[in-house]
Amino acid sequence: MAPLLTVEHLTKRFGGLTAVNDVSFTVEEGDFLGIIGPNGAGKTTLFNLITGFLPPDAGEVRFKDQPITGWKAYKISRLGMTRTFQITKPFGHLDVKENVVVAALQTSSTLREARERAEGVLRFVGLESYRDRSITHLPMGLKKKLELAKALATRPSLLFLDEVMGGLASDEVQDMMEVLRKVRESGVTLIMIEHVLQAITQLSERLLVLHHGAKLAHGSTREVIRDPEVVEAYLGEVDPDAVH
Ligand SMILES: Nc1ncnc2c1ncn2[C@@H]1O[C@H](COP(=O)(O)OP(=O)(O)OP(=O)(O)O)[C@@H](O)[C@H]1O
Repeated sequence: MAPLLTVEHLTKRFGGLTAVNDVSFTVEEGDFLGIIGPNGAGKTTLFNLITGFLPPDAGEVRFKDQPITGWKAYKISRLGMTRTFQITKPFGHLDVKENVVVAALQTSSTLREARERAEGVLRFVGLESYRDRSITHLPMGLKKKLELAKALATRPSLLFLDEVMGGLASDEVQDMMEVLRKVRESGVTLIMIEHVLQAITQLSERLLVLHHGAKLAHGSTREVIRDPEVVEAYLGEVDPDAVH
């Protein structure tokens, strides 16, 4: 069977800077892939290229055995690939539940279906008691959960997470990790950019390391975090026992 996602020779230049340089990898259904690398390594740009938020200069993306290179994000989302954003972008004038309903509407045929789905997702991520709250003063941990809830409301089969742990306190990181384990158990394939190494090494079985836009390493988490080039470029000291 073909992989769920195939990325081949993906490249993006911004003027003289090659932000993503000839990156290829595949993801099988059920995988949990972590993407790590120093600031500016090209991780978010790679997400943008795959999920339709930026067109690549070269390379191809196939999802569910269909070429989707250059497709718009909304069309890709309807096919079952969704992403979260590093900087959360909720609608400030809508409450928590309404934000999730709007996201669910992208892939629902009726408002009723979108509302029901939103209720289910809010329960799933543990936001049901905040459903009627204004999002303006939500703490960061809940904003990140809302971002996740919005993505889940589109019913993705492949979900891209861009630093969902960023800015969270350690108890919030634990909480988010539990939710992500549940997402995974529900059958969603996950690709996650994260600087919180303890979280990403515990959750992901495989890691892709980007450095200066290019693939520095790709393999099992255990192997990659021991790779001397990866340690040199990014990791420094990581406790090898604290991994998946
Ligand atoms: N729209 C843009 N125009 C010009 N340069 C850009 C643009 N987007 C990203 N870049 C540059 O491309 C490079 C890769 O950026 P990107 O945000 O993908 O890195 P990253 O690995 O996600 O970084 P971080 O870990 O800090 O989020 C950086 O040098 C960045 O300044």
